[in-house]
Amino acid sequence: MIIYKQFSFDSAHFLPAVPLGHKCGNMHGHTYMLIVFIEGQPDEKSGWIIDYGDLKKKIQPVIELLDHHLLNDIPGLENPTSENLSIWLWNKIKPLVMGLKKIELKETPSSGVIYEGF
Ligand SMILES: Nc1nc2c(c(=O)[nH]1)N=C([C@H](O)[C@H](O)COP(=O)(O)OP(=O)(O)OP(=O)(O)O)CN2
Ligand SMILES: [Zn+2]
Repeated sequence: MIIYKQFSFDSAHFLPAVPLGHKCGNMHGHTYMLIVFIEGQPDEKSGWIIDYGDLKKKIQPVIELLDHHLLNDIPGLENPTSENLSIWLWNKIKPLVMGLKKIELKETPSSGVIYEGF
């Protein structure tokens, strides 16, 4: 069984590796949506895999590192594409929660990435 919890954060970024004139070379902002998927079996007594509230408590500090920041300033996010940001998020979240299955990161309502680690 897989449960999930959704988070959002507002961040600015620019993409330093795009060709000259590409719109994403200019600084701009996104309201990112992150969905964290946890795989496990419900505990017999509690009936849940992990309390959604506990999941939030563990992951929200990672979100705070990104919210209302310029992503390019954050170590490891010098080129903050969705792809690189999803890897960065995975590496931060993985040690915090058991059973991390995948993450989905939406940069805009129409664009995003699904990452299952490696
Ligand atoms: N593979 C990737 N492509 C692009 C990334 C990325 O991280 N990975 N990022 C961008 C820009 O950050 C851009 O802000 C988002 O791109 P885009 O989806 O084109 O944004 P729009 O709002 O213009 O999308 P529409 O739905 O077409 O209006 C660019 N590419
Ligand atoms: Zn962007």
